[in-house]
Amino acid sequence: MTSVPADLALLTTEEMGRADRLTIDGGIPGTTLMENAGRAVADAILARYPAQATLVLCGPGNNGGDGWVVARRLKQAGFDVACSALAPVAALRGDAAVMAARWNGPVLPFEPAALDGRTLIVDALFGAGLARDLDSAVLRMIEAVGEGRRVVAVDLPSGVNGDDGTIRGGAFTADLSVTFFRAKPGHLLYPGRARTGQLVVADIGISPSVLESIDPKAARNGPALFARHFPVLRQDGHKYDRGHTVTLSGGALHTGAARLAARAALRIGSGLVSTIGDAEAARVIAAHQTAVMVAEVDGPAGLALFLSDRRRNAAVIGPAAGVGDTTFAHCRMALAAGCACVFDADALTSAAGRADILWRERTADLVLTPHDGEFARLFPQLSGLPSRAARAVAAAKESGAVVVLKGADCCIAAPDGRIAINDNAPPTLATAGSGDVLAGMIGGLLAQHMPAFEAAAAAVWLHGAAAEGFGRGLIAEDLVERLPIALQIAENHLRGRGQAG
Ligand SMILES: NC(=O)C1=CN([C@@H]2O[C@H](COP(=O)(O)OP(=O)(O)OC[C@H]3O[C@@H](n4cnc5c(N)ncnc54)[C@H](OP(=O)(O)O)[C@@H]3O)[C@@H](O)[C@H]2O)[C@@H](O)CC1
Ligand SMILES: Nc1ncnc2c1ncn2[C@@H]1O[C@H](COP(=O)(O)OP(=O)(O)O)[C@@H](O)[C@H]1O
Ligand SMILES: [K+]
Repeated sequence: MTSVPADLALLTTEEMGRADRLTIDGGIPGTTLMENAGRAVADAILARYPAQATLVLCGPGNNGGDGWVVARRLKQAGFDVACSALAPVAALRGDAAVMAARWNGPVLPFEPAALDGRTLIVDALFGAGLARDLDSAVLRMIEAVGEGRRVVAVDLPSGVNGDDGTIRGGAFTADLSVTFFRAKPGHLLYPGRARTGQLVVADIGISPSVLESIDPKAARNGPALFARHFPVLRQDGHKYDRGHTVTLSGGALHTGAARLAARAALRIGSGLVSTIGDAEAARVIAAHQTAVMVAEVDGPAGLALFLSDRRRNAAVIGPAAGVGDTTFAHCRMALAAGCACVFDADALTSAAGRADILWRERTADLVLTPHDGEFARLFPQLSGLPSRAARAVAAAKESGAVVVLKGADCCIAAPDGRIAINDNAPPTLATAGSGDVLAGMIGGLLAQHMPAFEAAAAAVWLHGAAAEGFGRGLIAEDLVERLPIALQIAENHLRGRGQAG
């Protein structure tokens, strides 16, 4: 068993190198892998684009080696192909030299003039071996390619760091990237994701069994990641089996966020849900809620009493709660009560500068759901790390909590180093209240006894699935009402894998 499902694993460049070596040690020659890789790229091109004048840019390493294969195969398929080599062909070594020697077409100097009349550019300059910022010759070439030509990247757009999606000095913007065996974190993390275009992951003959010894920690988020822990509906079940989520409201003028979270918790299957607030807030909430229960709860002591009923097993604290000592005290009370907690929004800001108290007092599952601003306040010393994934992993290790670092490339990290990168969320999710809905969804899954990492990953994926296909005009309320559709989509995925409950 690997830490993350083999199908969803993402490999760092170092892990991909190990996969490569294990395969070669297992008896498959490197030239076979390279031929398979080049063929996969050529096939992806042939399936998408008509024959046209093509330039293959070949780098000094094995990424360039793949490029020579792509050139040969496109030429065989009737494309007009030239190559342009960054390093002298005579200086190539190993498998790349073998493949360069099998190319019998033109090799043009590595200058922008090589682009003249060519509409399709195959970027085989650097892939996993990118070791430093691009130099001026490559940057000039990227600029000359401009926006009028299609770029197909071999493995990764050159300049994108496969481990974290950062850009080393500059990078191609690809229409299509074809990578091998498994994708890399840099394909899914911004800004690399914006440079990757459509991503194809090709089988080149590396056996998934190599993953056993590599044991990757990163995965693309998807139903297979949370399938095993997804709540199963028992025929003879009753609502208390499905947990009781509590969402804490702000004052009378700020009840909407907790109400959204509550309805999302109910929709995602929490058996009971209560929204609680002070006397004035409770009256406002009562005017809006039907299936969600309402209770008047005054201050941290009231919260402690309310949560002392152990059936109330998950709490969502923070949405529109107000920043300050009271919210911080509410967080401490919820931790002391021993229920699973989601701390979002104002709970996170209220903890800035004193969060270590919460980490020490954590008794049960805890999920933190910061956006970038909240993250910078809560973990100022980590906010300079280069990628969302690195920041999320470091914060999870520091806090002992599961961290959902929200944004277009939302990352879910566990204290043991597992990280899921989400890629199903449309930009329509950037709308007021959508984070409140997500917090409620996580709370609702925790109430149903899902472990924190899987609950957070499932909620993030379902949140994206609920938004997908709706198009413009999506508001947070719509997300909640579309949760049944998202749950159905997840169930169809799981049923396809024989894992539906
Ligand atoms: N793993 C697999 O299973 C398979 C992998 N395959 C393919 O191999 C690729 C990895 O190959 P790779 O390791 O040779 O690295 P690659 O990306 O060609 O770059 C290294 C070269 O670039 C140079 N260099 C680096 N940065 C530079 C810069 N900024 N500016 C200038 N130069 C720079 C570096 O020079 P050095 O640092 O040594 O001076 C070295 O010469 C992988 O992406 C995939 O396409 C497939 O064939 C099939 C199976
Ligand atoms: N460009 C985007 N693409 C996909 N998802 C996004 C994008 N921007 C934001 N999101 C998601 O939308 C939600 C916004 O949450 P948050 O920032 O807390 O908003 P609010 O506080 O208004 O509820 C998060 O789940 C985040 O991951
Ligand atoms: K490349």
